[in-house]
Amino acid sequence: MIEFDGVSRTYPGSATPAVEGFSYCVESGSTTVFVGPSGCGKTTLLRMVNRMVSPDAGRVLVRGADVAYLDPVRLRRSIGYVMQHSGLLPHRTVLDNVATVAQLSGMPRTVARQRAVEMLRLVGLHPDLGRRYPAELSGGQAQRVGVARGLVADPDILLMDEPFGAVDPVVRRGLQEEVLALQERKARTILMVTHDIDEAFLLGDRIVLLGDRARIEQTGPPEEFLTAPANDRVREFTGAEGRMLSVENRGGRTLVVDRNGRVRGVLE
Ligand SMILES: Nc1ncnc2c1ncn2[C@@H]1O[C@H](COP(=O)(O)OP(=O)(O)OP(=O)(O)O)[C@@H](O)[C@H]1O
Repeated sequence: MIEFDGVSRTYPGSATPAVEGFSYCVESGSTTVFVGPSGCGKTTLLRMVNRMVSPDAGRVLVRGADVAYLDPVRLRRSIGYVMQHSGLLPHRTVLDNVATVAQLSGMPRTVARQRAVEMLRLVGLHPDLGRRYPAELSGGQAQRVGVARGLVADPDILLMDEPFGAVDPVVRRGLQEEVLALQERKARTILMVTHDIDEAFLLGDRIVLLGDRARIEQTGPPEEFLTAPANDRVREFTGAEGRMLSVENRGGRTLVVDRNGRVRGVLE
């Protein structure tokens, strides 16, 4: 579905590459999370998928085609993109922000507006909010609109760049649950980047833990990062040692348990 094949990227004026020789295949229908410290190249990788950044070497294949040979505008319209701080257009109403994306993908105006209302409902917003401007929304509401906009054209691929980075922990948790519910309704290929390992554990069924220059430290399902960390850097980043987290099976469910035996999460 999405394949990174030996991609590298050095930004102009920079002595060191942001991404160096990165290869990874994102499975169709998975929620794959690229997680790693600030500056390790996560956003650069994500933006290579929709050609907002071009690799200096290597290639990215989307649906089997090298994106370097695809029309960038058509490519971007075929992929949902949810960015940090929602990226809403300030002078357009919420409904317009969502409906425009649907219209650009070829839906007639009235159908696009109906669909936008449906999407606002789907992400837990009252359709009346559609008349407001982005500045009149809370941070959490704006992020929800960002998710609605990413999904309105019904893309089979959704890219999410730190989508909940700007909201407080309680709202963040609500939004995370929303994404899990959306993915249960219809499995898309979601590629998300975050620096928050807890978010990666909660949402990802595949995790790619990155170090400097997008070097892969470990890949696999979340539980493997706790049961079989590849090295000390993984241990340190997941905080598994400090929190003494371990995985236990209780009542048929795989639970993450802390040193006091308290359940900190469910892996499924
Ligand atoms: N447009 C740019 N021009 C020059 N350098 C850039 C540009 N974009 C990113 N970089 C540099 O490339 C490296 C990787 O950046 P990138 O944004 O991909 O990392 P990230 O892991 O997403 O970081 P964060 O979690 O802080 O968003 C960083 O050192 C960053 O400063």
